[in-house]
Amino acid sequence: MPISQPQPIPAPLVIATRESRLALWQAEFVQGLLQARGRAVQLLGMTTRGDQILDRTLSKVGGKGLFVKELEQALAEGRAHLAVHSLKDVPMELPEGFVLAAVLEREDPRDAFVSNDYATLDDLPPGAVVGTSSLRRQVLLQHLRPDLRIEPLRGNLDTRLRKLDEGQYAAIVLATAGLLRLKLQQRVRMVFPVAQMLPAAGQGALGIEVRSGQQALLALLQSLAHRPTWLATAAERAVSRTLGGSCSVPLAAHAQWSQPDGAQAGLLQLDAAWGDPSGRTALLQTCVTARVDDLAQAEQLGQRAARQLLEAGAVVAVP
Ligand SMILES: NCc1[nH]cc(CCC(=O)O)c1CC(=O)O
Repeated sequence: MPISQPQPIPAPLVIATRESRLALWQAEFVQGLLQARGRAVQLLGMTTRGDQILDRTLSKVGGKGLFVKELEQALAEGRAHLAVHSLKDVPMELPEGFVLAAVLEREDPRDAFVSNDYATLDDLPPGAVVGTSSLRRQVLLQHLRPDLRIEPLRGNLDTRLRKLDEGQYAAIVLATAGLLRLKLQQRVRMVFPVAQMLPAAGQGALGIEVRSGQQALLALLQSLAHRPTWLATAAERAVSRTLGGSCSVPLAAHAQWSQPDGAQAGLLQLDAAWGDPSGRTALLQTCVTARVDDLAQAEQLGQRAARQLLEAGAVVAVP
């Protein structure tokens, strides 16, 4: 019997990606990183259920998994070898047989205020209509400005901006990261401080998913990872995981290092907020800090924040 050989890295490597402009940008970004390491890389574009269903709020049609299932199917069938996702859209628990191979350096994690007529949230007239389909953004916006009317807004970035330009909304709120990546930064009127609009877990970061058990491929992809981002987002995602987070619960989690790029010597500060989906109780917020040197410590920090929210009255969501 021959001893088992390590699986070679496929050539070309195929990246499964959604076909929105942002998803393609992200896949091409990873393609470029891998090509710079001497790999041949192709893209496999696909449409997901999340891209097709545009008339309903995500929380009502099955949540985050919607954007990744078809890509996982391509991985399972060997039609692609890796999938590039916005980490924010990746479910807290991956299905059996899949792993997060790497998390890349984060773009600006904050939310952006986008409007043609108003420079800041404070400038909006009483009762103005603001577009967002994120329950997190809805709850945080109402917390800042109880008078505003929040209306659903779905679709990819270009669609959302078009709906703003058509005059359906006085303003919309989007992730700054997506706008920067598509060179739409001139659309940003104001970036919300995290203390005002706490970002979603993983916002602004990219995650690379693969089938488990491929050591050589995993090692290659881990060489692209950004450790400070990976640890910070692991803490954020642990908050969501512990609270059964999904699109149907307004949940925010954002971790930052006390020193820039200080993964070695650094303290990680994790802010988290939980909103009652029924809107009956006020927004709950917590902040915890710890030295974090590895993924296990990052997850412990996230669990600690989640426990504090639970003690304050948060309820674990049942899927
Ligand atoms: N939910 C859709 C989604 N997933 C990732 C981003 C933006 C980029 C990112 O957060 O990395 C967006 C758009 C938005 O929230 O405005």
